[in-house]
Amino acid sequence: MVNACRACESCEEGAENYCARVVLTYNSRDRDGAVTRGGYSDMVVADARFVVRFPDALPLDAAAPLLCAGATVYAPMRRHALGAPGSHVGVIGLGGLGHVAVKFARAFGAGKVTVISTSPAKREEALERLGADAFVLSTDAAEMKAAAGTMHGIVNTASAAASLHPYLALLKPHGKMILLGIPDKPLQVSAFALIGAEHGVAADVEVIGAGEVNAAMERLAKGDVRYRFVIDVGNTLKAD
Ligand SMILES: NC(=O)C1=CN([C@@H]2O[C@H](COP(=O)(O)OP(=O)(O)OC[C@H]3O[C@@H](n4cnc5c(N)ncnc54)[C@H](OP(=O)(O)O)[C@@H]3O)[C@@H](O)[C@H]2O)C=CC1
Ligand SMILES: O=C/C=C/c1ccc(O)c(O)c1
Repeated sequence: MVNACRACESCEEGAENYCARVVLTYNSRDRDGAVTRGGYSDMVVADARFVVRFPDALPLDAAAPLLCAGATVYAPMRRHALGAPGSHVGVIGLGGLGHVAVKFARAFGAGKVTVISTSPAKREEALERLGADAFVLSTDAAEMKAAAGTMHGIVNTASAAASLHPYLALLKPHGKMILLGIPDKPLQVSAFALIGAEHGVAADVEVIGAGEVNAAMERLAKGDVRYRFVIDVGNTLKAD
């Protein structure tokens, strides 16, 4: 972004990207009415607040994608502590966003970084070049099963609307999945896939036999149950 109003609530809390008058670097209308052309311009006018100096050690070409792909993965990883020291973080999709997510997770001190990919050919790239600790081929049921329930967090950069359920199964209880991909089709997720039983929370129930159902229904109508009737069908059948 190159400008914002600098007066609204979002601007005051340093979230100028949410400013209603934000001027984006690319394809936005600037204050003078001109259309911004981002990296296609040979010169850009920007408010000093939105200009950062790159350290000399960082090559400009390799740093350029950090301003989109880099910021996109860095901000939520930091906000939700993905890749915190010692933690196990998964990265779905080894592309523009995913490969930087692996690098950030490494830099944050994650205990284990696992790339989850649809492409078998990326195994060596992930492990040898990017320094991931593990590679899971998402189409391989055995590999997915072995990794189930092991990850504190997952950065999901998949660009297509693949089902989330096999990936959700990789999370530990209370694990977090950050969705960054923008697939062209809607994502669907079953609420059941999000339910865990970690704390052993169970309901208070009154167990009844099948023969007591009618009486239970009458009590239900009066709100007279603490808090659920459970019909013990198995034992009722045995007794019969
Ligand atoms: N939220 C934001 O602000 C931003 C979002 N994006 C979005 O993030 C997504 C990723 O961007 P980018 O990394 O540049 O794209 P890339 O094409 O470089 O990488 C996307 C990766 O997604 C994986 N993938 C593709 N199809 C599927 C599938 N059917 N199931 C599972 N994984 C799949 C592939 O990885 P593999 O081969 O390893 O499976 C692929 O390399 C895009 O949707 C993009 O529009 C991008 C920038 C900013
Ligand atoms: O708000 C900014 C979004 C940027 C963005 C979205 C999708 C995509 O593929 C990008 O490369 C950038």
